[in-house]
Amino acid sequence: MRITEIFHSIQGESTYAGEPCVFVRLTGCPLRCTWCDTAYAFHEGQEMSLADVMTAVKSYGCRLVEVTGGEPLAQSQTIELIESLCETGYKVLVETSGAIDISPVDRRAQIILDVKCPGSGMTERMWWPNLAQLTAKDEVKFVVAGRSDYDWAVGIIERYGLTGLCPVLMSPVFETLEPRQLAEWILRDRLPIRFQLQLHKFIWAPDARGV
Ligand SMILES: C[S@@+](CC[C@H](N)C(=O)[O-])C[C@H]1O[C@@H](n2cnc3c(N)ncnc32)[C@H](O)[C@@H]1O
Ligand SMILES: Nc1nc2[nH]cc(C(=O)O)c2c(=O)[nH]1
Ligand code: SF4
Ligand SMILES: [Mg+2]
Repeated sequence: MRITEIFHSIQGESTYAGEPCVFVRLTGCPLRCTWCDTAYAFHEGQEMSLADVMTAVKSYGCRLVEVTGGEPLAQSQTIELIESLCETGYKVLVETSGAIDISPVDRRAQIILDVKCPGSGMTERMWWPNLAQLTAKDEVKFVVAGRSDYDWAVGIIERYGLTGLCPVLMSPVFETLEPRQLAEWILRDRLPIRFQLQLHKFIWAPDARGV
C-alpha cells in the first residue's frame, strides 16, 4: 500500500483529542476539498507492505492508532490493514471523507466520518448510505467554513437524527471561520454537539507535517 507518513503525535481531533496516538497516513484522495490541509498526501508516498506498516506502528509502543490520509479507504489494502491492527489489539480510529462505502471496514474499528459541507465543494461526492451504517461508538464530523455551512450541517443533523446516534463534532475550517463565531452559533442554538479545534495546529506550526 502507498503511505505518505507514519508518526506518533497528540491526537488533535475527535473525542480522543489530547491522547498520544500513532497516525498512518495513506497516500491519495479522490476528493479535493477546497480547504484541505493535507494536499501533500495526494501524490508520491512510499510503497510499504502490510508487515512493514505493522512493524512501524509497533515501534511507537502506543495502543491508539489512527488510519487517515488522503482518503484511507481509497486503497483496497486498507481494509486488511485495519483488520490486522484490530486483531493485534490496537484501538483503531479510521478518519474518512464519507465519500467511500464504509461497509467493508472491520467493526472493531471506530469510524470518524466527515460529512462534507457545501463550502468544501465536495457535498455531491458524499455516499449517504454510510450514515445508516454508523453505530454509537463511531463519530460524525462537520468542518464548517461559514454560516451557510453551519445552517446546512444543522439541517443534516436533524434530518438523520445524528445526535441520537453517536457523538457529533463540529469544527471551523482553520483560519477561515473564527472559532468564537462557531462557538456562539452552537451555544445560541443549544446544539447538543461537540465543538473542536485541531489541537496539533496550536501545539506545532499550522502547516507542520508529521505531527
Ligand atoms: C486530511 S483529512 C484525511 C481523512 C479524510 N480524507 C477526511 O477528509 O476525513 C483529516 C481531517 O482533517 C480535516 N481538515 C482538513 N483540512 C482542514 C482545515 N483546513 N480546517 C479544518 N479541518 C480540516 C478534514 O475535514 C478531516 O476531518
Ligand atoms: N495530531 C494530529 N491529529 C490528527 N487527527 C486527525 C488528523 C488527520 O490528519 O486525519 C490529525 C493530524 O494530522 N495530526
Ligand atoms: S477528503 Fe480529506 S484528504 Fe481528501 S481533499 Fe478532503 S480533507 Fe483532504
Ligand atoms: Mg490533519
